[in-house]
Amino acid sequence: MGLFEWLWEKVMSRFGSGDTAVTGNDDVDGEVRRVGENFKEGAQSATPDLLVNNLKKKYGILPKPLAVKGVSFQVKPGECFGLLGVNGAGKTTTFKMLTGAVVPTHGVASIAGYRSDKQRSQYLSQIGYCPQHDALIESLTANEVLKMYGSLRGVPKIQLNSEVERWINMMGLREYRNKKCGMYSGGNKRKLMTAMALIGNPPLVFLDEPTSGVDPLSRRNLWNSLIMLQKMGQSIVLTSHSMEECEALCNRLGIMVGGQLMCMGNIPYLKNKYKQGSTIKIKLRAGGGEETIEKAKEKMESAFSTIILKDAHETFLHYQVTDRNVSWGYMFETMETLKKESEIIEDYTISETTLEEEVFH
Ligand SMILES: Nc1ncnc2c1ncn2[C@@H]1O[C@H](COP(=O)(O)OP(=O)(O)OP(=O)(O)O)[C@@H](O)[C@H]1O
Repeated sequence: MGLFEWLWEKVMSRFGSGDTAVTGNDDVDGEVRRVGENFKEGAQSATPDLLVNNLKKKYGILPKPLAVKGVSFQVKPGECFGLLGVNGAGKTTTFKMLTGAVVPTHGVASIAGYRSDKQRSQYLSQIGYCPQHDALIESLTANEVLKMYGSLRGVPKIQLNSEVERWINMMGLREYRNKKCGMYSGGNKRKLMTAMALIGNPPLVFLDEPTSGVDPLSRRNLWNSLIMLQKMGQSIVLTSHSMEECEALCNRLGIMVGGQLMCMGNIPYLKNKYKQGSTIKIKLRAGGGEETIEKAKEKMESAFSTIILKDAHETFLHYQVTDRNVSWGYMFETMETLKKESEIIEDYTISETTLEEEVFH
């Protein structure tokens, strides 16, 4: 089960189908109210807050459901906001509306008080954007592309070479800097796209799956750079399929379902809200075969009423205790008794189920 499927299941079990109105959802309602209060027409501010006010999008003229059904949220300076959702939830459409690639059917956004509709060029000048699909001029080298983007972003001529150098090094593109980017691997294209979004330090950066296909070392380097930029006050809006990436970077997550934002919060908050209890991993004595596994399963099922078998093979069982009220004391006591009495359990561990485990295992 992937991250989005997991979140989808949790959110749907709480809020019903994607067509359900957001009414009654405290997580989102509070934020929507704040955006409404903060959204003052024409009020410029020194801080590059992103305010997104009731954005909707309907594609084409045929009677089809809205792709985005009224999304509102706020991103503060130095904040990294993660937008999550299953395929088709409306994330890319939301990104496209916020970056001026498609015109919203309804609603408006503002950055530092510049409105996306009435002050379009000032609004867009605050933004860096790494779209989901690479959009490169394939006959140019990384050096040339970054010089072009740096110039467009207003990096002074005297600093341009050092700024390009900085991003080439940060993204690990040294070796390829003078090669045409059409020849790059998928991962290197993503790195260059991300550098294009970040060069010149725009106050707000939209990154649509920036590290898909990027090798682990470069991904770490990029995360470190993004954390550094956040500390300097740059804001980031991100979509990702990696829970690890969200945990490393995002201060808050918003979960989109069927074109609507269903809940928002930081990872500990969401985890606490949707968490499923504890994890018990058991190492069985070797050589017992299928019989030992079945015996262990029987004992676990009679000891715990709310338990789900997540994985089982040869000498290993992985359980999730879904009832959050089962105490650590009870679990340890029970497992110790089973270990002593059954003589088939060699060892075990009990831990709080991590978000990563819930999502990916
Ligand atoms: N250009 C378009 N014309 C018509 N419908 C579209 C268009 N782009 C997206 N849609 C529809 O809008 C809905 C939202 O799509 P969107 O691409 O925004 O979702 P997403 O959450 O970004 O998904 P993914 O993770 O697959 O990119 C989907 O039902 C999709 O089919």
